[in-house]
This record gives sequence, C-alpha cells and structure tokens, in this order.
Amino acid sequence: MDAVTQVPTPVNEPVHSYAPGSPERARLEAKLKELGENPVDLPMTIGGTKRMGAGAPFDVVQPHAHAKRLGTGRNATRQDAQEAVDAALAAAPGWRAMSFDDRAAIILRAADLLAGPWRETIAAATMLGQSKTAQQAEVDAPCELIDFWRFNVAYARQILAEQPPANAPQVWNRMDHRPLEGFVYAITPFNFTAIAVNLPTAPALMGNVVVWKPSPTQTRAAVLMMELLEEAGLPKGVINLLTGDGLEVSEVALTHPDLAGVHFTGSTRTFQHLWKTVGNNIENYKTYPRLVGETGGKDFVVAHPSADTAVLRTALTRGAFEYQGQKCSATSRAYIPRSIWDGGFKEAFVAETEGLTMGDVTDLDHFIGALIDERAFAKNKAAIDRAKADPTVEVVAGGSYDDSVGYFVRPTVLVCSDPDNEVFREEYFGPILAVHVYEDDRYDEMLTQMESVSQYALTGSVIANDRQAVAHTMDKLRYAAGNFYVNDKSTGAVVGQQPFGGGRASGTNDKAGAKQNLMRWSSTRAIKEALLPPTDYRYPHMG
Ligand SMILES: NC(=O)c1ccc[n+]([C@@H]2O[C@H](COP(=O)([O-])OP(=O)(O)OC[C@H]3O[C@@H](n4cnc5c(N)ncnc54)[C@H](O)[C@@H]3O)[C@@H](O)[C@H]2O)c1
Ligand SMILES: N[C@@H](CCC=O)C(=O)O
Repeated sequence: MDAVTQVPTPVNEPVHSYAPGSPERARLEAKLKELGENPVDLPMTIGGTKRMGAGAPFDVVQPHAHAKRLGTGRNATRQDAQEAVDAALAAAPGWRAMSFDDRAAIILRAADLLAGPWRETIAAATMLGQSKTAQQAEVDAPCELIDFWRFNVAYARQILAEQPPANAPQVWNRMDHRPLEGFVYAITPFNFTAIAVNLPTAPALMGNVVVWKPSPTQTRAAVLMMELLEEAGLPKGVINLLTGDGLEVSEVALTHPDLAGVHFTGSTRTFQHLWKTVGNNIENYKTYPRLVGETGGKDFVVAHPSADTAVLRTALTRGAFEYQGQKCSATSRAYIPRSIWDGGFKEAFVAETEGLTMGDVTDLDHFIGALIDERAFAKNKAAIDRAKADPTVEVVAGGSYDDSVGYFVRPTVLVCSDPDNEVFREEYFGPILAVHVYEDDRYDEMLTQMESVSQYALTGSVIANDRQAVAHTMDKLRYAAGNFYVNDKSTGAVVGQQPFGGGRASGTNDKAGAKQNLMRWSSTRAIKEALLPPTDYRYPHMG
C-alpha cells in the first residue's frame, strides 16, 4: 500500500485505582492467587521456539516472601546466545521488508491487549516478582508500557516522514530511514516491566531485530510479555528472549560482527563494563554499534527557605520511599534549610516516615514492599550499619532491617553534617534518604556544593515559592539532572510529557519513550535524484 497513513493520536493510559470493591481489584486478586500459587518453568524464546536450555537453573521468588517461588529459569549458554543471534539475523530481511504500518499495528495491538485482557495478569506478575504495590505496578506495566508503545508509534511515524526541506531545481531529495544492519542487544533491569519491554520493542518498531536479556528477578513478567507480543502478531525471531545472568550471552553478542546496537538500562557499573567490551572489540564489527544506556542516580530535592512544607514532606515521602527507593529517579538526598528543619518539619517528616506501612504486597493496604533480592538487602543493610557507626551521621527514622521472611528494610532517614559524605554520593537503590540541613543564608553555597558532589545527573527537584529562587536554582543546576521538577517529587516521569533520561554517569540521555531514542535505531540514507542531470562537465564561467 502506497498511502502515507496517519497513526492514532496517543493519549496517556488512565491509571486504575484498585479501590476496595472495584471490579479491577477482584480481577487483580484472582491473578495474584493464580500466579502466586502456581510456579512455572520460565523458558527462553529463540526464533519463536520455547526452550529451557541446559544452563544453570535459577529461581524467581517473591521478594516479600522469598520462600514462595514463582518459577524457575536457566542461564542462557553460549550456544543459546549464538542461536538467538542467528534467529534474529534470519528474521531481519522479512521484518525490514514489512511496512511500517504492519509493524506499528503489532505494537498498537500489543498496547490494546495490555490495556484490556492482559492488564491484571501483567500487573500481578509485576507485583509478585518485583514486590510492587498495586499502584506502583499499575503505573509501571500496564500504564507506562502502553504509553511507550502508543507514543513510540506516533514518534516513529514522524521520524519516517521526515524529509529534506529543500530541493534544488531539477533535483528531488529524499531520506530513507533504514533499520540498522545487524541485531540490537537489549539488556534490561529488574525494577520496571515497562522499561524491560520497551528496550527490545522500540528498536523492533523501527525495523530492527533484537536479542533480549531481561533481569533474572524480572523474568516472570518478561516471559508473560513475550507471550503477549506473540499474541499481538510479532513474527518469530524478531525478538529473542534469553534468560539468566547474561554473562555467556554477552560473550557471544558483544563480540559478534553483526552487533548493531546495545540498548541498556541498569547500573552504571554494568553499562561501563558493556561499553568497555564494545570498545575493546571495535575493530571486529561491520558497523559502529549504537550504545544507548540509562543508568544510576543520586537524585536530589533542594528545599528553599520559601518552600511549602507540606509539599516538601509529600515530595520526600513519595520520592524517596515509593517502591522502596528502587527507582533510578528516587530521591536519595535532600537539602533542607535550618529554619524549616528545626521549625517542626523534622518531627512531622519522621512521624510520617515511621508510619509508612510495609509488608507483603498482596495485602493491598501496604505503602511499600521488600527489596528485590539478597544482594540489594545486603547493600542497604551495610549502608545503614556504616551510617550508624559514622559520627557525622544521625539516624532519625528507620534504620532497621529483617530478611527472615522477605528482604525488608525500613524507610530510613539519615541526617549528615558533612555534605561530602558517601551518603550524598553513593546510589544504594533502597529506602535510604540522606538529609543535609544547611544554614538559610548559605543557599547558594549549598547549591554549588551539591551540584557536582555525586557523579550522577539523573533527576532532581526544587521546592520553593520564591520565583526568583526557582529560576536561579534551575539555572545553577542546569546540568545536574536530565529530568528536573519544580515543586514536585523527583520520580514519576510520564511518557509523552517528561521524556526520561540523565547525563554524566547516569547515561547517554537518549530519552526513553521519545523521538531521540527511536532515532538511535535508524540509519538514514540520503538520496539525491537528478531529474534533469547535467550532460557537459564544463561550467558557464569557462565560456
Ligand atoms: N536511568 C534509568 O532510566 C534507569 C531505569 C531503571 C533502572 N536504572 C538503574 O538500574 C539499576 C538497578 O537495576 P539492576 O539491578 O537490574 O541493574 P544491573 O546493572 O545489576 O542489571 C541490569 C541488567 O544487566 C544484566 N547484566 C549484568 N551484567 C551483565 C553482563 N555482563 N552481560 C549481560 N547482562 C548483564 C543484568 O542481568 C540485568 O539484566 C540502578 O542502578 C538504577 O538506577 C536506571
Ligand atoms: N521513569 C521512572 C524511573 C525509571 C527508573 O527506575 C520515573 O520517572 O520515576
């Protein structure tokens, strides 16, 4: 079909409340029971075929009740990886040849399946596997993933329609936005099902083939998402799912001559390792692999003396502790003026923090659940223990932990007099908020220090009612965050509204769910066609 079509105008998916007595709550509870009580095998999908493979087994458990197993997968081996790359490359010509409308229709159908019949299944898998509350699972997958899919289709349509603005006389210029040559390697984090699925599907929408390696702890939802994509009509081999730690997968994929790109979200350390490996192999690739990575953060809230204290308290409680602080955007450091801290804020904030309910997320009354695994628990426990032993730090809320049933760490507030302390620099990826109380007349000095005390630049916010202070802070912190908020929490970017990503050590800032990201998965061919081409090499000035 030659028609230049228009895609549906995207709108953000409405968030279901799961309020007591609502029909969606009843459906969710049924799915929680079904998935929670029936552990399954978690297969890979290579060229459309499901298989467990022969690698070492790993269990996926419920982090808030780690004795409860959701399923068992196996680490993909070198052979699994080689076959996945072969399957992707074999699928590439057919996928590239398919029209954009056909590819877009698959993604739009996937969005509708997720918004409808699959909604509570994916929400329940995300709650159980990643220990999210109903609200936190709902804003992740379904909602954010539906938004990624619908907005990406609209952005991709715009990119493909982009053509040169000028044509010289007797010339027609065109742009052919080609998929990359080779395969894209998508490596995804545990904490968002939406991110895990956007990373392979965004390049696929642009016509690329993909090897997808999700996080082991997110595998229950990942395997279900693969089934949903198949139901939506995704052809075999376009996305190949490999389970496990990914170590052998990287040995194959990162050294393969057809590696065309890496689409990563996860820790800074892992991304730097991947980048170094690609750098060390740079002479072996047929093309320069695109490296897109969104990584860690040490996200801040700066409160000005003019701040509304209720706004500040809510931004801190939600920003620091929702999903147990396991968002890359979670507030993990706050700068509060002495006048506010000593003026009753400390007591109110500590009381609110101590009152947060924590437990098994299948009890929908809780505000937070557990950390993802043993490693995350140990990291946060060690950080709290170091803080307790540090004379410059005072633990004013929380500070306790217990992994006997689930990986639970109480929301913790550390007040530290030394703004250079590790508590203001290290990403713990847990419910630990470091607070520095500054003297009101030293606002500017505080801004200068906190601007670059950490290596990251992901998210941050200013809470202030004084407009000049807002403008000054925004200017001074221009490079300290890729997503900046005024009088709001540092988390909760919405696709189509606040494109997400950070700079410095936080990533390549290619903005997930935006045009910038999709453009990385396309390699443009510029075409000039001479309609009346010259037939004499001489120019007029030659007489
Ligand atoms: N900036 C963002 O948009 C964003 C979003 C979500 C999470 N994050 C960051 O992610 C981190 C938490 O996620 P995580 O614990 O899953 O991160 P991680 O780096 O431990 O793991 C990410 C993925 O990389 C895989 N991996 C690790 N080494 C590998 C290798 N050699 N080869 C192949 N795969 C390998 C893991 O199995 C997982 O799938 C935090 O630092 C957080 O800030 C950032
Ligand atoms: N996009 C999410 C964070 C993703 C990282 O974990 C937010 O804005 O809170």
